[in-house]
Amino acid sequence: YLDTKKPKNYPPGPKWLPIVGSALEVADKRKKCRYLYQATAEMAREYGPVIGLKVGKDLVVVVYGKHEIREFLSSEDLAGRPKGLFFEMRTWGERLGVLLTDSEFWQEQRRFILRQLREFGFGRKNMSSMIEDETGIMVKSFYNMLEPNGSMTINMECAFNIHILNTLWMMLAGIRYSPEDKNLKSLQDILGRLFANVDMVGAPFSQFPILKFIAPEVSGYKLYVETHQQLWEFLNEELKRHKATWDENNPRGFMDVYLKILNSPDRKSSFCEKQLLAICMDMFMAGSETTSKSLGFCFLNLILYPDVQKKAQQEIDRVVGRDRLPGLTDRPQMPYMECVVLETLRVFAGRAFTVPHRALRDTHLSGYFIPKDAMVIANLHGAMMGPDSGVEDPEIFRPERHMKDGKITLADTYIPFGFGKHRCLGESLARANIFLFTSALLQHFNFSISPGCPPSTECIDGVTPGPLPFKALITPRK
Ligand code: HEM
Repeated sequence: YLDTKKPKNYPPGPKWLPIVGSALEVADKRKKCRYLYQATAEMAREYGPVIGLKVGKDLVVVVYGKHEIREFLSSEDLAGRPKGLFFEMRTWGERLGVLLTDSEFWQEQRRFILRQLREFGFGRKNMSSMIEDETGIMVKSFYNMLEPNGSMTINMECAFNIHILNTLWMMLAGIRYSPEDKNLKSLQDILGRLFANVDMVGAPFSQFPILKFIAPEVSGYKLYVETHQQLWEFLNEELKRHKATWDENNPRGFMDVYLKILNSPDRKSSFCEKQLLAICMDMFMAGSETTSKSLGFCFLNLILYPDVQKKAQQEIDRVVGRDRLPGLTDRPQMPYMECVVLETLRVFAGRAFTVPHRALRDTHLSGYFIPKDAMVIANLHGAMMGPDSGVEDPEIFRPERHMKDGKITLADTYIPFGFGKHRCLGESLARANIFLFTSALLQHFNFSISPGCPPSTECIDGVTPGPLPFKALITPRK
């Protein structure tokens, strides 16, 4: 805590003060720039593309430059996950005996999850028809909400939450809830409180663990632990029900496929019930807010850019028509809608950070020394929206930028899902959800600015950026 001497050749950054390290300067810049991603972008202008910080007792390196991000995510030495208090959730899992960090265990589990996801069909129904069903239910619920005058004004930034939760829960447990279901409400409530309580640089108790003991309420620690316990218990109850009704020949979702492994005599030692629960927790944490906030950004931009909306609707009408809902098999014929999805992911992830990594051993990044156990994180703004990203007018929502000579072409700086050993596991689910939810709603409705309520283009700073609450006027298409 008191050490203010930087290791030799540590990446440049603000001065370290005793106890707080560089936390005050980060907080100050964040206040001035309003967003953490902007604060670290400003530091990159001042100190260079790799910034060396110390927050409380932790060494934290933020990577901003596009080449440096690529080098970082390709590095085997930097492929660990934070152990200590920074990533409290995993620590909490570890206390329960779950090893979800950087160990071989995670790579073994990861391969298994990927295989199941890739096959896209471990539920009773395969994944695409499951999302297509949810899309139909969502469109119906929009029609049901219309006012007697035939239109409605609703808060768009949260319109997708329950449908996203349902697709995740269908995939994990094979369960779909009605919007009124008390279990769904409780799940939503737990996740909402969990996200409100965590921050990208960790909750204050992460850097100053003493706060956990002297100020458990104020530091947020108590709420943090309670919400994790509630989510764990929620999942554990479901696991018990799954075990009681398990049928080897009729897997309902990921839990059942995993139970099959647990029941087989030659299972590997990393497979256990706690591990299964920890994976389900990770999937909820990583998959719910990211997708629903991306959809929030998508619809914010569709009402701010009516031409984009019109072009997408023309493509939907031409390829799908009005008699059936869009499906995933329509995707290859709908390049414009695909570009809307790609652009949505750019404006979302371009304001986000990767999940934190940890240096597994003393190593180097872009010539700088990174000590073992330092936490390393990339600000994806640098690659996807920053001055050396090569992206023209990065603040403008322009799906056409991903199209070259009639073909979808992605820049090598386009990395909304990261890459390397920890590349996002939910990419195909997230892309399918955004594509289907958006195209089904555009097929049926027009979205515009609600008179007197122009939406703000400012966003919420946090673990995952999101649009500020905004209203959309929704009218059925003639
Ligand atoms: C718009 C949606 C999403 C975006 C932009 C996104 C982005 C990312 C990024 C940038 C990472 C970190 C890569 C790294 O640290 O190197 C990540 C990791 C991860 N994501 Fe996603 N994600 C999304 C949706 C999802 C969904 C729907 C799921 C689950 C079904 C999911 C599951 C995960 C998991 C489990 C990891 C950790 C992988 C590992 O550590 O090996 N994500 N995601």
